[in-house]
Amino acid sequence: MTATTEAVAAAAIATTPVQEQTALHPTHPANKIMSSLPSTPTTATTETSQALSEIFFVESSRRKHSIKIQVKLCPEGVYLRRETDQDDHINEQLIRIDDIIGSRYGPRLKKRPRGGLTSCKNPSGDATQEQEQQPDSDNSAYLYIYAYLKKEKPLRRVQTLRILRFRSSNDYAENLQTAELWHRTIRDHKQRNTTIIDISGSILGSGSRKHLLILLNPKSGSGKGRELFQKQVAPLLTEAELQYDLQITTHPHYAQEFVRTRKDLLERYSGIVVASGDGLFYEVLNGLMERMDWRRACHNLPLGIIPCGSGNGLAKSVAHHCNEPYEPKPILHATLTCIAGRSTAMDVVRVELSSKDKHYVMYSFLSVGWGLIADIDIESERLRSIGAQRFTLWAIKRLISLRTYKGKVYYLPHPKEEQEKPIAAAAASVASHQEKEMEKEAPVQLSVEVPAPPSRPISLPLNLNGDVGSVNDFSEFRDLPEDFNEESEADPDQFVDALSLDRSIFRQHADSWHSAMSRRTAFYSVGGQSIRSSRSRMSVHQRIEAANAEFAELLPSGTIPGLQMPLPAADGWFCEDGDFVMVHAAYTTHLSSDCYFAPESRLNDGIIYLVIIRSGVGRHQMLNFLLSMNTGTHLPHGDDDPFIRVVPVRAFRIEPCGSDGILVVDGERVEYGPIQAEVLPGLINVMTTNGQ
Ligand SMILES: Nc1ncnc2c1ncn2[C@@H]1O[C@H](COP(=O)(O)OP(=O)(O)OP(=O)(O)O)[C@@H](O)[C@H]1O
Repeated sequence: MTATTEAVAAAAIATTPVQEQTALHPTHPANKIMSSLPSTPTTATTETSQALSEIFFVESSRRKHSIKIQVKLCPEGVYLRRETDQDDHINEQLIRIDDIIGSRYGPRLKKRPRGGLTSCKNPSGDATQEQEQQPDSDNSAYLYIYAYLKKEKPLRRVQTLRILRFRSSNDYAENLQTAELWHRTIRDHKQRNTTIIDISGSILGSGSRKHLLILLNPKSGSGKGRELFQKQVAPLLTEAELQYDLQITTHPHYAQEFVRTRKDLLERYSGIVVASGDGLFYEVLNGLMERMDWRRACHNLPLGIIPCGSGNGLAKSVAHHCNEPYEPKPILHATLTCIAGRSTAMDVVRVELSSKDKHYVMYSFLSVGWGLIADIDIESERLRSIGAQRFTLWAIKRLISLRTYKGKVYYLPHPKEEQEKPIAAAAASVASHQEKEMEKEAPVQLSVEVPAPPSRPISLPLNLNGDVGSVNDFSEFRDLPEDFNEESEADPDQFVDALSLDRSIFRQHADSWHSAMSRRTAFYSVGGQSIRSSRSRMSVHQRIEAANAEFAELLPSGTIPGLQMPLPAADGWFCEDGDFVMVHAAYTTHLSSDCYFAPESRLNDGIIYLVIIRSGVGRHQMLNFLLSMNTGTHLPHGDDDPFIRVVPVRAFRIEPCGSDGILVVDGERVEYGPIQAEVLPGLINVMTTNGQ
C-alpha cells in the first residue's frame, strides 16, 4: 500500500483527554515547529529513523465540519496540527518523545479506552459507512500512543492517549503494516533517546531490551503492595512494553539473598526496581555489594524505587532530583521514572559499626541517626496503629523530657566546605556565640533539665591518638601483620571461602577486610591466617600486593582508618566532645516523603550533611525545628546558631558513651556503639527521568 494523503483519508484520530491542545493563530510562532519538519507523507518508508507524516480526519456528529489533523512522527515526538474547514483556527501540540511511554498496534481494543474513538470522514467529506460497522467487520488497524505529559504549576503528569486509525486499504493486513511501522518508529525514537553511553563506551539503561527485575514486598506500608502493583504499576509496564520478572519477597532478607546469589543478574536484567519501602531498597543495595561482581553490578544495573512503603524517603528524593511530581500519585509518578530508561549516579555511604566483639560493614543510601529523631522514629513504633500521628505524639513526649547523649563526634569536612569556610574559624565563632547565648537560654535549660553546653570550643583538630589537641604528623605504617609467617601453610580453599562474600564470613572477618583497605595498613589477613601458596614463585611482597589488588576489586576501598583506629589529624579530622540532643547525617534531600531534611543535598554531590544539635538548645527551638522539617526550613543559615549546625562532610564517626541509646541506619535500628561512615561518591545508578 502506498500511503498518500488521500489514502489516509480513512484514518481517524481520537484523543483522551483533549485538554492538551492550545488554540493557536496561523501566524503563531509555534506553527514554525510544523514547517520545519519534513513535509511529505512518508508512511510507506521502511526506514524508521525518518519522520512519518499523514493527514487524519475527525468526524463528530455534533460538528458541521470535519476536522483535519496533520500528524508527524519525528525523533522529537508526535506533532499534531489541527485545522478546521474554515482554516482560520489552528491548534497545535507536540507530544515529546520523553513523555510517550509506548504504543500498541492491532485491531480495536475490545475495552474502549476512556474517551473512545472518534469516527472519521474521508477528505471529500462523505460520511463513511464503516463507522457504523461492528468491530468484527472493521478492517482498520489502530495505533494507541500512551503519553504522560509533564505540566508545571502545579507540577503534574497528565495521562494522554492518542489513537490513530489506519484504514486506507480494504485489507486489514495492509493497514496493520502501516500501524506497525508507526509503532516501530516510536519505539526506535524512544530507544535512541534513552540509550545512555557512559564514558567507558558501555550502554546503560533501557536502550537494551533486557528484562527488569521487580522485587515487591507484600508486607510493606499498609500491606497492599500486591494490589497497588496490579492496579497502578503493571498497566504502565504493559503500555511501555517492558518485559519484567516479578519477585515477591516472602521474608526479610529474601531480596538481599536473591540479588546476591542470582548468577545471571547482569545478563538477564537491565535494572532492578524495588516496589516497596526504603527497607527493601537497603536489602537490594547490600545484596549487590556482597556480590563478587559488585562493581559491574552497581555500574550496569540502575536501581529504581516505586514507593509502597511508609517512609519512602528515596522515592521522594529521586522525584525531587528530577523535578518530577510525587503526590498525589506517587506510585504512578515513580513508575514513570522507572520506565523512562535513564539513570543518574548516586552516592552510597559505607557504614562501619562495632558492638561488643562484633564488627559490621553495611552500605547506606539515606541517613545515619543518633539521638532525638532516631528515638522518635524507633520508640513510636509501639503506636504504629495510629498511623503517621505517632511521630507527632512521640515528638511532643520527647520534647517535654528532652534527652541528651554524651559522646564524641568526629568529622572530615567536605573539601568544598573547607575552601569556602575554614572549619576551625567556624568552630571558634560557634563557641563565642555559644557563650553569649548560654546566658539567654539559661532559664529554659533549667526547666528542661538538660546539661549546660560545654564552655570550650567544640570543634578542634585531632592529634595522633585521636585526642583533641595540637596537630601532629601521622607517619605510622605497617605493611605486614606482626604474626605474619612466611612458612605457614594455609588451605587455598580458605582463601576462596573468604572471597566468596558469604555474609557470615564477611562479618566475622570484617576487621581484616577493612584493615586491608585502610590507608594505615596494607596487609591481607583472614581470621589471623596469612595466605600463601607453596607453588607460587611470587615474593611475599608481590603476593601481598596481589591480594590487596584483589581486595580492592572485591569491596569499595574506604579512605578513612578503620573504626578501631585513631583518626589522623593530618587528614583534617575535627572532633566535638560533649552532650548532644542529636546527630543526624543525611545524604538525600528527603528522609521520608514529608521530611525535607537536607535541602542542599544532591544525589551525587559526594557530601554527607551532618546536622549536630548540642545540649542546651531550647525546647521551643527544637519544636520549631521538628515542625519545619517538612518544608526544609528547619536548618539555620550560616553559623549563627550556637546549638544547631549543619556541616557538609565526607566522613564522620560517632562514639557514644554508655550503652543506652538508639542508632539508626536508613531508618532501621542497628546495634548501639561506635559507628563511622564515609561517602562513596556516585557508586550506584538510580533510575531518573533526566539522566543528570
Ligand atoms: N515478605 C515479607 N514479610 C515480612 N517482612 C518482609 C518481607 N519482605 C521484606 N520484608 C522486610 O520488611 C522490611 C520493611 O520493608 P519496607 O521498607 O519495604 O517497608 P516499610 O518499612 O513499610 O517502608 P519504609 O522503609 O519506607 O518505612 C524490610 O526491611 C524487609 O527486610
